[in-house]
Amino acid sequence: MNLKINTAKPYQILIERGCLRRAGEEAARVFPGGAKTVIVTDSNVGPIYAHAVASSLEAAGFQSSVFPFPAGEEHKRTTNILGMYAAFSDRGLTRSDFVVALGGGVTGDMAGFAAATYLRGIRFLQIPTSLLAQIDSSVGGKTGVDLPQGKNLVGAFHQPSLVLIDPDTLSTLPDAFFADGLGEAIKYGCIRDGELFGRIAAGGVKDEIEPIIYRCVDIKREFVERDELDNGDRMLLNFGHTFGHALEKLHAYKDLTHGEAVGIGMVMMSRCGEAAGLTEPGTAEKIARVLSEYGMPVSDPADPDLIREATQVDKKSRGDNINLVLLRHIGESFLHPIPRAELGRFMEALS
Ligand SMILES: NC(=O)c1ccc[n+]([C@@H]2O[C@H](COP(=O)([O-])OP(=O)(O)OC[C@H]3O[C@@H](n4cnc5c(N)ncnc54)[C@H](O)[C@@H]3O)[C@@H](O)[C@H]2O)c1
Ligand SMILES: O=C(O)C(=O)C[C@@H](O)[C@H](O)[C@H](O)COP(=O)(O)O
Ligand SMILES: [Zn+2]
Repeated sequence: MNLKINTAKPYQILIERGCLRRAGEEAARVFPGGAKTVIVTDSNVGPIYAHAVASSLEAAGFQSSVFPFPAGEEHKRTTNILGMYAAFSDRGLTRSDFVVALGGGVTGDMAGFAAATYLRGIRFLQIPTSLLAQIDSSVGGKTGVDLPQGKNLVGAFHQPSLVLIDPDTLSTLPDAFFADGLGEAIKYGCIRDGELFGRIAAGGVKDEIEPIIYRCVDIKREFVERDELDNGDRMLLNFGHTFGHALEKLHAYKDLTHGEAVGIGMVMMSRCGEAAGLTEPGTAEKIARVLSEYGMPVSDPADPDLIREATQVDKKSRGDNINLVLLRHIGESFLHPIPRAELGRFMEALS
């Protein structure tokens, strides 16, 4: 399956079993001229897949080398970006060369950010290997790192030149991270497609994951094409993230993964929406039920006041207002701007 995304610089997204092993051939179409590349990957994914990707790139005439970093959200930080810059420089990357992001969303966000800023911007290829990265983070060009002050606070919009989604890589993904990725897939159902939500709620998605990957990517394509720089409709992709990102920060980016945090955030936001009479009653419960079916948490003991304080840095804020993402019902979402000063009252349903 092939999708084209019409951003300012359009690119292809290929969803095909085995395409990771053809990375060289695919890259040759997009980066003609035998460029050099550095494959950025983490300490879990590198040992499984870097050799196959490097061999394929070499066979297609690219000079490649691997830059590994320690796996985990707690390593999505500026120090690792400095390591990437050093590797790019040591290996002589120029503006006609490119970076490969091989791994989950942490790898894609960091390698993408390093590519966006090295030499003021070089091209990059996304090869996402986690479910979350295949359905969400590898597409759309949001790149960046976390700060102690908040999630993804430093970053850049930098679209990849090509995305190669190989569902075969999910065979080595730990089950907990498969469920974690489903957290974002459930989000797509919530904001845009009630049928997709129902399909995931019905269970057994592991054996029919390709159409789910395709549908999520296609929904993301639609929002990103309409609002590449996240000033309007694209903010709907952030459903569950206002409280989710706050929780990740409060957990110091450990113990609670992104998909889990977003899941809890969707339940919390829907509970607030229901209390305000804006969201159909029973919506939060429906979301919680699906998350529980896949073994995902649906609440967090953090103090609501601390959660509210941690939302100060939410990127959907504009001046004194914050844009909340709410559901009317499963399958339909809308932006609800409120003064920041009223967020505490809006969150009363959580106390
Ligand atoms: N840029 C975006 O639009 C966007 C969208 C959603 C999420 N994100 C970001 O993505 C990150 C979460 O992504 P993630 O859940 O992929 O985290 P991750 O990159 O940490 O990957 C999860 C775990 O799975 C391992 N892994 C990945 N693929 C594997 C495979 N095929 N086999 C074995 N192990 C594998 C990784 O090593 C890691 O331990 C967060 O930082 C989040 O902020 C970004
Ligand atoms: O692509 C988007 O836009 C999203 O909001 C997708 C989210 O799933 C993703 O977690 C994104 O990185 C969050 O962006 P942020 O701007 O809130 O940091
Ligand atoms: Zn997300």
